[in-house]
Amino acid sequence: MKTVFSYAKPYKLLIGIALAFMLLELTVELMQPLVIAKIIDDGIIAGNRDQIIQYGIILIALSAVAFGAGIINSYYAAHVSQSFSFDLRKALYGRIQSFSIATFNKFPASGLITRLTSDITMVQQVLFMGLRIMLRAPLLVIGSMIMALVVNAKLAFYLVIVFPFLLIFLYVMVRKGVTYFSFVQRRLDRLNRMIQENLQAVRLIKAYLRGKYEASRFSEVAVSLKVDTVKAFRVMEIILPVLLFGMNLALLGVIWFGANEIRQGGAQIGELVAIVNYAMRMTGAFSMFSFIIMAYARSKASSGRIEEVLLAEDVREKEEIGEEKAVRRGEVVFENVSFTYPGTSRKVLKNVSFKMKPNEKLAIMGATGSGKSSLLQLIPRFYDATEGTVYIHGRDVKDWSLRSLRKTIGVVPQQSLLFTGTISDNLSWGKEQALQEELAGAAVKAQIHDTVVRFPKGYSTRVGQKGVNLSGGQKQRLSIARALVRKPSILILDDSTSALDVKTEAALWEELEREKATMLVVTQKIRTALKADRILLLEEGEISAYGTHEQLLESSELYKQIAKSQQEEEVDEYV
Ligand SMILES: Nc1ncnc2c1ncn2[C@@H]1O[C@H](COP(=O)(O)OP(=O)(O)OP(=O)(O)O)[C@@H](O)[C@H]1O
Repeated sequence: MKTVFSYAKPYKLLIGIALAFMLLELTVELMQPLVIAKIIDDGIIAGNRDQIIQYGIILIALSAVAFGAGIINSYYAAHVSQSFSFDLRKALYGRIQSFSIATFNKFPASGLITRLTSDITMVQQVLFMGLRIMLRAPLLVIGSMIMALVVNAKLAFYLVIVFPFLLIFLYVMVRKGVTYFSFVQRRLDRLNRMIQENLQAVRLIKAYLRGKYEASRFSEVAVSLKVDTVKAFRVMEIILPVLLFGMNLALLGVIWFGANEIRQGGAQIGELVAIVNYAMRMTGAFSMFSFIIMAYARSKASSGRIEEVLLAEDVREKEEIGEEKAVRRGEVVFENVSFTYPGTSRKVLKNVSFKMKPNEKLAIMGATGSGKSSLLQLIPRFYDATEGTVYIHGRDVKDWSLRSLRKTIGVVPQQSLLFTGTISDNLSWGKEQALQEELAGAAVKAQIHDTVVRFPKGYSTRVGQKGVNLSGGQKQRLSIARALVRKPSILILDDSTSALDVKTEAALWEELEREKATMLVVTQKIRTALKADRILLLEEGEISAYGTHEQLLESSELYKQIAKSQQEEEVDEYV
């Protein structure tokens, strides 16, 4: 909880003010029974009307002060807790954004969403309660007990003996609560994950008529959330009756013993009334305990989950290197690179070595699962090579700061991802200050400009969530244009032209060939590979052939087979 609540540090002064007013409210509240006792003993029983009026005015004044202090305390508690949760959410979001892909993959997206929403709300509530009642309730219990002892130690004895039992009981309940509520948050994660997955796959679910099946899976998860939540609340529900029972027993002892004392002259009626009043206040404070424990237990579970993300170990990024040093030379060199995904034991790349000069175009081919995407991921350092070295712009990739490195690289992933917003917003996403001409220029090269201008709203056409209102080929070409807007010196295309027709693809390659960028292009098509300077053929993570089309036809039986099979499908002659 320490790391999470360190985000409240900037609000130390405001927290101080809130606590000061809470203490004022508490002090005033503790004085009230004393004044009531005075009204009874010195006013009513002594028959002194002036004393009744005088203490009555003091009582009203004290109530007014308690009221004012309570409002000011609430104001600051709300202000601090909202600002704290805003800062924490921002920090957590920033941390997630800064994660390497390896670290990002450790947390399911749904778990991160739960942390950013409900977990932060939980700790925000506990901070608010902390400033409002969390300290006030125990202080009220302790203060009431001290005051009761001051008023009449004999009468207060029964309150004192019940106290340690209640404390032990509370301690046990807190521990149980923390465990149960961490289960609840985990169940919530699972539910969120399921909702997210289902909503994304809604077309597939309809096409496969799996609606009922998915609904029953959903209700299974929802039921387990309900069961665990009920369990956690059951623990919490026991707290209040047990506390009230203990306090009522103590109160009974005070009244029984107090009546005897008054008869024997050992206590005054006002004193008994004051102690009963303190006991009632203690009971009231104890009744707040069940809420406090519940909030504490939930927030402990939640803050643990938030800290898991905040303190997660990640790829150590180099200190920022000056932009002037980030020379965009464009060489890409792999030297004996092997790679194993974190948490697995199988090498998906084995001893891969090749060199690319600036502006060279490399086609990467290979069967599905042969390691093509994995190889590309090492260039912008989504992952680090397990063995060997990747050199970019003539320097070990680990010696670049991630920012300097990624600024020079354009990535077009296998699955085109667009964001909700206009086409212009999407194109300028990687370069915010890009001019409209730059966007249109990139769109022309990516063969999407003509399509965009035919839309009634042109570049202002809104793209739906994940680009639902665009075809697969349109999305691919927009993704390529988005990468081109950044004018990268290294361009990575991971099978990003698969949805294009032959004519459009040929026109696109003509443009890309002229582009001043080193290009690594994953493709399954010989037609595309022919446009590259060299071809790299991967087989189960190893380079099985490397060279020009002609060299590969000579040296690689596998390449020859691929070329032959594609030639049979098409009219071109590759072999
Ligand atoms: N995040 C991951 N964690 C563990 N293993 C992975 C991960 N991603 C891919 N792999 C494994 O690495 C191997 C290579 O996958 P990769 O995606 O690089 O292949 P590919 O050649 O690009 O395939 P495709 O043509 O189907 O995209 C596969 O066996 C795959 O199961």
